[in-house]
Amino acid sequence: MAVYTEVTDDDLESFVADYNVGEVLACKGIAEGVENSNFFLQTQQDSFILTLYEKRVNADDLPFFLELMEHLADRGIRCPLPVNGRDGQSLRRLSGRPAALFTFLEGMWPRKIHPFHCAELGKAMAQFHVAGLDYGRTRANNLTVGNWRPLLESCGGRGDEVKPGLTDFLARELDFLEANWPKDLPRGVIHADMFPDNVFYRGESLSGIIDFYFACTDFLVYDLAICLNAWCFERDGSFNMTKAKLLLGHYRKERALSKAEIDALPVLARGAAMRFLLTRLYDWINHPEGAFVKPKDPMEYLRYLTFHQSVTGPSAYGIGE
Ligand SMILES: Nc1ncnc2c1ncn2[C@@H]1O[C@H](COP(=O)(O)OP(=O)(O)OP(=O)(O)O)[C@@H](O)[C@H]1O
Ligand SMILES: N[C@@H](CCO)C(=O)O
Repeated sequence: MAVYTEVTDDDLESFVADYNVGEVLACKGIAEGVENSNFFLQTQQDSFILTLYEKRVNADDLPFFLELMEHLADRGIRCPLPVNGRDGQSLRRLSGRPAALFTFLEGMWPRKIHPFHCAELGKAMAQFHVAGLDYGRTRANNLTVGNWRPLLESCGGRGDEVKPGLTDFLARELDFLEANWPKDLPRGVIHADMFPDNVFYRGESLSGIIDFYFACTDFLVYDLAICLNAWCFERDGSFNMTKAKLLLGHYRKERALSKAEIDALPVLARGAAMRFLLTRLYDWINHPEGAFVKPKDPMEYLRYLTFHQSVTGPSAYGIGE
């Protein structure tokens, strides 16, 4: 469960006293998520999410993430808003960690993906990209092509414990990705982790996007490549072209894709599969014995990567004919 840091009643009380939110009525740890500690907080005034930032989030990046949420919300994107304390600040410390309070977003993330989810996602992602174009801050993507080889090396060849030959296979794939990664595509703020568990729906309508802690400045179309991986494969490993078509088609209604962006999709999809395979592999290998959080399966992304390697052009994703 994703509560790495315990919060004592006294600490919580003095933290909440810095806000105009009334008295705490309930505070419960949230089991979902793997990166940060999250609590559902009910006060006299409203429901909130309390987040304590853990290992992978660099505290220097927090202003980028928090101001991004404010920027997007100002432009009509439904996402949590950081709540300011009485001092006008949203970022403070709790139980030795950087911490912030957020508005509660209603909705549920989809456990089973239907085509309408992908259509809504495409539209919302394009709106997100357009809304982010005039965001004043930038943040380099620290999980892109140049970071993958060091990440693989930090696994010290232990990928072969997960699957014999995996380390060599990934090293060869990195040769391809490093040689073929695009250099000049439209850039902007991307979410970079828009997985189903970060997108909420009410009925068939998307009700909001959460978890901006991998957001960064990169190729906009790379965000779509991440979603081709995270939303368009079925449990049996087959690629669902209908879902991909809806995702990309509804995106294009809000933001046009250039030919160069469309042509780059196959290599970007391979890269996106590599990115999640490697972070999952690292977490799998470094998973502490008896930890509450169950590591995610790196092999799922090996199957996706193998599919993308077999792709000869963007038409495999239902686009570019
Ligand atoms: N603003 C919000 N409104 C409602 N629920 C929220 C909100 N923020 C987080 N949650 C809940 O907390 C859970 C974990 O949040 P989040 O995905 O941000 O955590 P994380 O540890 O950063 O996870 P991840 O593993 O996806 O990176 C979500 O699945 C959701 O149930
Ligand atoms: N969405 C990521 C985990 C959180 O970054 C994954 O499924 O590997």
